[in-house]
Amino acid sequence: MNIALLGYGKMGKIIERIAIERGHSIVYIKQREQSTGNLEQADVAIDFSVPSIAVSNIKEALTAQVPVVCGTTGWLEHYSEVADFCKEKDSAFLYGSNFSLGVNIFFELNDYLAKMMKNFEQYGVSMQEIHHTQKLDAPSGTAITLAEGILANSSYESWTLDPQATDKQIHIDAVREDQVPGTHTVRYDSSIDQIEIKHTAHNREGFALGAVVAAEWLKDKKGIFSMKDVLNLKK
Ligand SMILES: NC(=O)C1=CN([C@@H]2O[C@H](COP(=O)(O)OP(=O)(O)OC[C@H]3O[C@@H](n4cnc5c(N)ncnc54)[C@H](OP(=O)(O)O)[C@@H]3O)[C@@H](O)[C@H]2O)C=CC1
Ligand SMILES: O=C(O)C1=N[C@H](C(=O)O)C[C@H](O)C1
Repeated sequence: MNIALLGYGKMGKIIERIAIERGHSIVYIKQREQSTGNLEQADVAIDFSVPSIAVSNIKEALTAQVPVVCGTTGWLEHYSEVADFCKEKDSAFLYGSNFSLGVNIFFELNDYLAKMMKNFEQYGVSMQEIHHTQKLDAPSGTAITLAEGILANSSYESWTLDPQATDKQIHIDAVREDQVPGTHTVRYDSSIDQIEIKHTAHNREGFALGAVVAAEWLKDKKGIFSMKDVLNLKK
């Protein structure tokens, strides 16, 4: 399979290595200042760039009839615009706030726990995400997906970064620490005890492998998809 890399930073470079190990070829690399190769030759594009450029990267690839796997976070206010654009181009698009298998299992666990906790209002929920200091967006895309999972399965109404969250808001504490690849905790606290679920990424390998697996899955498909489709987790 021929792959275009849109963004060639920490993630782009690991994805390149894993893609080549799995027998694929990198035919196009787009960086901030330059691009090499030919986008039109790609069977699929993988975008791990920056929030401000992701939407135009995605549209450029879809216009060239190249399906896009996007791992870039922090641009979700434009998600429906991108989905509509993809449908208009009759192409394929898959966004994942987190491509690691472990986090996608954690998403399911989070949904299940939220459903269970809905009946026990003595517990209040809060979240914490910890990432490296170069991260541009807060809260993390993964934290937003976790919060959306709780919102869909509880009587909470929104999430907030504000520590003065109301009873109807899920507080997300976004912590930045040097070198941390990504740690997410969901906590249910009462005056009696605490229940916590936590995912810790030891490195970026799982994110990159998941993105390549998603690209292998998306090639030749049309439509809007998520990692739930790739991992067959849809109920
Ligand atoms: N979904 C998931 O599983 C994961 C998502 N992410 C997300 O992926 C994104 C990238 O992460 P990461 O690789 O760690 O970040 P990096 O900062 O290491 O890499 C981003 C790259 O994008 C480049 N870039 C900047 N402008 C453009 C442009 N106009 N066109 C193409 N590339 C451009 C940057 O170039 P320059 O160096 O010149 O600035 C840089 O090389 C982030 O949004 C992050 O949150 C990260 C890990 C996992
Ligand atoms: O920026 C990162 O590094 C990461 N970003 C993603 C996110 O925002 O959730 C996924 C992972 O946690 C690493």
